[in-house]
Amino acid sequence: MTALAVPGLDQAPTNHPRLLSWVREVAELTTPERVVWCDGSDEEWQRMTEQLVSAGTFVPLKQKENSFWCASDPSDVARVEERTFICSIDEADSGPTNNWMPPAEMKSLMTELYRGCMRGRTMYVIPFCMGPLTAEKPMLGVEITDSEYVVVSMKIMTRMGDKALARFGEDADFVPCLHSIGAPLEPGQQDVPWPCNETKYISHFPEERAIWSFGSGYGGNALLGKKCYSLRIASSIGRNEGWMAEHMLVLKLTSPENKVHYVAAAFPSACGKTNLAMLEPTIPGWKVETLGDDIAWMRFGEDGRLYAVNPENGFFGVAPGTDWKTNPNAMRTIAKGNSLFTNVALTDDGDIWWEGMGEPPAHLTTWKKKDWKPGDEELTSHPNSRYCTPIDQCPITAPEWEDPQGVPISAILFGGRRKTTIPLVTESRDWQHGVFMGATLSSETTAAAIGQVGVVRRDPMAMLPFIGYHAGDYFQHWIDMGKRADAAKMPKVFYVNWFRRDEDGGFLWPGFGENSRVLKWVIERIEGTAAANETAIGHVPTAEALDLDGLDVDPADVDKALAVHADEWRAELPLIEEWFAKIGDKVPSLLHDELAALKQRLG
Ligand SMILES: O=C(O)CSc1cccnc1C(=O)O
Ligand SMILES: [Mn+2]
Repeated sequence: MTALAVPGLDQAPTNHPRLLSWVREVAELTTPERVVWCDGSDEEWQRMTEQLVSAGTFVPLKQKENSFWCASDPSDVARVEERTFICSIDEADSGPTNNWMPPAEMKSLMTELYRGCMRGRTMYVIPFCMGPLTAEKPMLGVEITDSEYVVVSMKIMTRMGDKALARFGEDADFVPCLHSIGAPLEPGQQDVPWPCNETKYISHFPEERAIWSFGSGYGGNALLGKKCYSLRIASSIGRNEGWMAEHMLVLKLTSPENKVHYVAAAFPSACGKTNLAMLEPTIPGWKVETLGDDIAWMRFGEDGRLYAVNPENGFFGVAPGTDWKTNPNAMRTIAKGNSLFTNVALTDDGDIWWEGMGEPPAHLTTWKKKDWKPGDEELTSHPNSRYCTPIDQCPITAPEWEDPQGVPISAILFGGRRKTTIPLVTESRDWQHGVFMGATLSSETTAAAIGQVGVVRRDPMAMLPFIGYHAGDYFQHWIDMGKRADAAKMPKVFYVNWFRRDEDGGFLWPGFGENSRVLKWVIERIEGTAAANETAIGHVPTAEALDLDGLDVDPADVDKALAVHADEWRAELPLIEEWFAKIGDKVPSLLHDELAALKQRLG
């Protein structure tokens, strides 16, 4: 093979032989103009953001320091689940909830897509670490990409550059993440602000722990440390090594008596994880601090409890609906600058705006770069538009958020967006019943993924798009984790639903900061001081057991929010049976037992 004299290729700041040979191999395949090894410096950020401004991709914000507005191509706005593949060697290991192709076939197909795809562009090499750099066994990755947007986003979302490379030495294992927007530039060709390719593949090879992504420049399709690495590949590693990679927020809850508990919560995309992670309690004396809003890695500590670490370094939150009322801490975080805003609206005075931010200004530039004035039909911002901002800017980030040991989890909440049936909060009867709750979690779909919105679908542990292997094996892994510990040390499991509505379609529960009342009941259940009704579906608080002091809500609505209607649950049974049938024979028999027991309890 001819030696490739691509500028930068031989300026590698590492002697890691496997890394060097992989980078050379990719450069020879994709034929970039140059190779740049990213160092994660502020100078690099400055250079890259200036380049993105010159390319018309970024608009610097006058009202937020060191922050930028960006609009993607309207065809590239969310995760593309139907183009996302788990290419395990054996199709059975990918399972019925994932797309699969034989790994060799996928690699052959994608190799031809990558051939020459970086012509006229720069190939960036981004060493990164998911989780604290001080971890005894840092979880390392390298993303090769031709997208400057990815480079600057990875600086916020991961620990990247020289500080990550320092943990590589010459033989550390790393997850190779190959990404291209798939838009080669011919000599003299004018680039576009958001280059991408209508052909998209987001492929995972779990046995070799590798990720290949082509054609999309957006979010979870392109920032490969997030969903691809920290959930799909990590969930497969965790299953093999005895830990868990979950789609969960982690928050720290301190009671008026200064008792601290850590809570993890798994809600499907765009169902309020970030708002809960940054909650401002409405009940006096209670305090919430955040450790993360989207991903939790949980391992057993020496004391037998499950400890959670957030592998991310930033928030990539849904913008619409975020404002000073719904999430003041998110607003305070982005107000500090150093943030990227994708597919939101731009104000005339150089700030951002999106739906839910109160009264709009007299004129806006929409995410589609059109003029907009109040009353116009068109949305100013895409429903999956995102802010990307550093965790350490959040005023309520817990000091221990980077502790490599993690924090001990007292409670796991599963939550969905359901108009009916699911009560405000239900405590599971035990770990196994909690796994059943998680495995049968249902929610109305959102804009975080391409497809119809508002359709109720099963979203087990809120991980449906992110399980890196057979869902039945994933359920078994959850059960097995419970068997490895003393039951008293496992987190208690709860099922919450902030979104139940009355017969007129109005919300029965105010949500937002008032959800602190539910967290209080959760903690009191853990401490054995709160009452509950024993129902067919689990322990549900009596309305008296919830602290409603000072809450301006009709008590009848709270009763409706907590109600367990046997007929609605009997209607769920065939849907759960259908869901288990779709997963197939690998559904653990213990979950079938839980379904049978629920059926019996419902009469
Ligand atoms: O990747 C995207 O562009 C949207 S999806 C996403 C982004 C951040 C956090 N979570 C999600 C998700 O879909 O769960
Ligand atoms: Mn998510």
